[in-house]
Amino acid sequence: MAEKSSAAQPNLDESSIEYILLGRNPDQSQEVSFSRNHINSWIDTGDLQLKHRIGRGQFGDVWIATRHLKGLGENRHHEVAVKMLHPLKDDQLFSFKARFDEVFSKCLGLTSVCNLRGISVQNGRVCIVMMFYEGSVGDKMARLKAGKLSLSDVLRYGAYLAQGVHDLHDRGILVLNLKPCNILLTESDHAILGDVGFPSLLINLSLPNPDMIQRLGSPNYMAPEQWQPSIRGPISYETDSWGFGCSILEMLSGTQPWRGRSPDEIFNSVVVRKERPSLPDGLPPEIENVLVGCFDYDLRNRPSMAHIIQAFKRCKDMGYGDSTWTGAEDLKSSNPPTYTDWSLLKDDLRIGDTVRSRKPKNSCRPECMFIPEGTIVGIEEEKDTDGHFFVMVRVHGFHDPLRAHSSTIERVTYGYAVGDWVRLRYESGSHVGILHGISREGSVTVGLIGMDRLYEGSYTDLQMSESYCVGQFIRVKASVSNPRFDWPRKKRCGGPYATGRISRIYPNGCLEVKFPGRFTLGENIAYLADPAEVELVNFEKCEGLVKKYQHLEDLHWAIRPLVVALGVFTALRVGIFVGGATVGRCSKKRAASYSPEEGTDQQPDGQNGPWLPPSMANILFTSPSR
Ligand SMILES: Nc1ncnc2c1ncn2[C@@H]1O[C@H](COP(=O)(O)OP(=O)(O)OP(=O)(O)O)[C@@H](O)[C@H]1O
Repeated sequence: MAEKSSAAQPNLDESSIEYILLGRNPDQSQEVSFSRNHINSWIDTGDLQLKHRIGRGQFGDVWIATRHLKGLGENRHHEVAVKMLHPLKDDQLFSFKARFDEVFSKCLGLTSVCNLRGISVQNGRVCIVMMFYEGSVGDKMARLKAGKLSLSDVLRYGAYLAQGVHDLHDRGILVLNLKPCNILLTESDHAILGDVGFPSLLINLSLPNPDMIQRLGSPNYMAPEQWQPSIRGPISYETDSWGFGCSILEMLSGTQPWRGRSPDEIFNSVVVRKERPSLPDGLPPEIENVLVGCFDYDLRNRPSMAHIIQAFKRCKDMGYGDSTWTGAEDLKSSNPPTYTDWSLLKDDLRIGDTVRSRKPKNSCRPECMFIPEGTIVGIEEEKDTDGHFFVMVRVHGFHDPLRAHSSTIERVTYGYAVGDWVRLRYESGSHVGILHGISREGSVTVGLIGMDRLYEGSYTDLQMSESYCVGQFIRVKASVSNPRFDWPRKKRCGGPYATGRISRIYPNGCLEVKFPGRFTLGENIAYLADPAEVELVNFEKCEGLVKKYQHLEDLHWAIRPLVVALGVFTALRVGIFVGGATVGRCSKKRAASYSPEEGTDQQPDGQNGPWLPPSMANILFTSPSR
C-alpha cells in the first residue's frame, strides 16, 4: 500500500494561507474567531515534511511525514500521519479552519480517538496532522487469509470503537465515516477512532473540481438519512450507529456491505428499497439484537452508542468467541432472539417527572390513555433484560400510586413529549416537524424538512401541530400553488391535487405518500410531502356522494373497474327483467339529462364522477371504510 511520491510545487504559499488564517482580510474578519496563539492548531508548512503516501480515501490521501519541533533548544522531530484533503477553494479555507479548530479543541484530552496534532498546508492542500499509529483494522483484515476477524477481536474492537464514538457524541461531534480503515490500532492493540468527523468539516464547502461529488460519508457505510439529510433526515447521533453496524459486519464477514455496487445502486438499495445489509449466522443474541437495531431505517429506533457499549462490553466479558468459550452450540440451538425497540429506552425517567401513557406507535389518537397525566413518585431498581423497569405514578383521582412499566409511559415536559408533531412559532413559512428531544430545562431538538441536522431551540419556539399517521389519506392544500415536492394531479392538465396515502413518516416529518388508487405496473412509486402543505382527506369529510365515491377510488385502483363492472351487470339484469322497451325509456331519460359536451363522467346533478346505479351507490356509501 505504501508508495513513494514527490511533493508537487505548492500553488498556495505559506504567507498567503497565514494571511487568510490570521484574519487580516477585512472582508472575512467576521468569520475569524480564532488566532494561531488562541488554539495553536496551526503547523507551519516548513515544519512538516511529507515522506510517502500510505493510503488514499474518498476525502484525500494519508501520508507519513516528519514534523520538526523548533524552539525547544534543539531541532527535534518525530513521525506523524497527515491526511491531505482534496483541494479546497482559497476562500473556503477560513470556514474550514474555523470548523477544524472547533473539533480540535473538543477532541483535546480524548484517549479513545485519534490524537490530532494540528493543521497545515502542503502543496496548496489542507493537511490534518495526527499521531502516527500502527495501522488500521482495515489493514489488519487485509493481511488475514480469510479477510475477517475473530469474534473475540470484533467484540474487543467494537467496544473500543463505540467508546470513541460515544466520547465524540458527548462533545457534540458526529463521525459520519465509520469503517474499518478509519479504526486505528495502537501498539497495545487497542482500537481508536481515526476519523473525527471529516465529512462534516468539508460539507457545503465548494471544491475547485466540479466533477467531485460531495458526500456526507462513504457510500457503502452510509445510513439512509445520510444521502439526503434535508429531505429524509436529519442526521443525528444514531446515524453513526448505522456506520458502526456496517463496520462490525465487515469485520465479522470480511466483506464490505454492498460490495461491488455503485453509489447509485447503493442509494437505490438503502434509501429507495429500504434494504439492510444481511447479518451472518451464529452471532451472540445480544450483538444480533444491537445490529438489527443499527440497521433500522428510522434513526430513532436505532440503539445509541451507550446501548452499544453495554452490549459489546457484556459479551466481551462473557468470553464470547474466546478459546475458552463453549457457547457456540448453545447459540445454534437458542431460540430466535426478540428484538429491542430502542426508541423506548431513550426517555430517561426520574422521580418528579410528569408522565402519560405512551400512544401506540403510529397512532394519532390520544384517547384510551391509561394514565392521561401523572407524576413519578418512585422508581424500582430492578431492570429487565431490555433495560426497562417499573415506576410508581401518582395520578389525580387515584388514592394509591399506579405501578407502570417504563416502556408504557413517556415524559411530558412543558406539555410536550418526544414524538409530538410541532410547528415553529416564529418562522415566516410554516415549519412543521417532529420533536426529538426536550430537556427538563426546556431546550428542544426538532426534526424539520430542509435542515440537515436537528433544529435546536427552546420549547417556547414551538406550538402543537396536527399529527399524521401511516395509512391516513392526504392531499396538498388547495392554497399551495407550488408544493415543495412534486405532487400528482387528478387530471393531466392542472386538475385538483390527487389524494394519496401516507406510507412512511421520516424523522423530520417528511411524509412518504403512495397513490393506491392509481394502477401502476410494478412498484407503486412513492412521492414526498411537506406536512405543512397537506391536509387530511377522510370519508366523513368528503361532501356529497360523488366526493365520497372519489375518495373510495383513491383507496384502491380496482374500485373504479369494479364499480363499472357492477354497473354493467346491474344494467343487464334490469334490462333482462324489465324488457327492452323499459330499458329504452330509461336510456332516453338518461340521455335527456346528459349532454355530450358535459363530458363522459358528468353526473345528472352536475357533479363529476362516473354514473352509479342507485343500488350500487347504496352499497358504497352506507358503510364508510374510514
Ligand atoms: N493516523 C494514522 N496512522 C497510521 N496510519 C494511518 C493513520 N490514518 C490513516 N492511516 C492509514 O491510511 C489508510 C487510509 O486511511 P484513510 O482515512 O485515508 O482511508 P479511508 O478511510 O479509506 O478514506 P476516507 O477517510 O477519506 O474516507 C488506513 O487504512 C491506515 O492504513
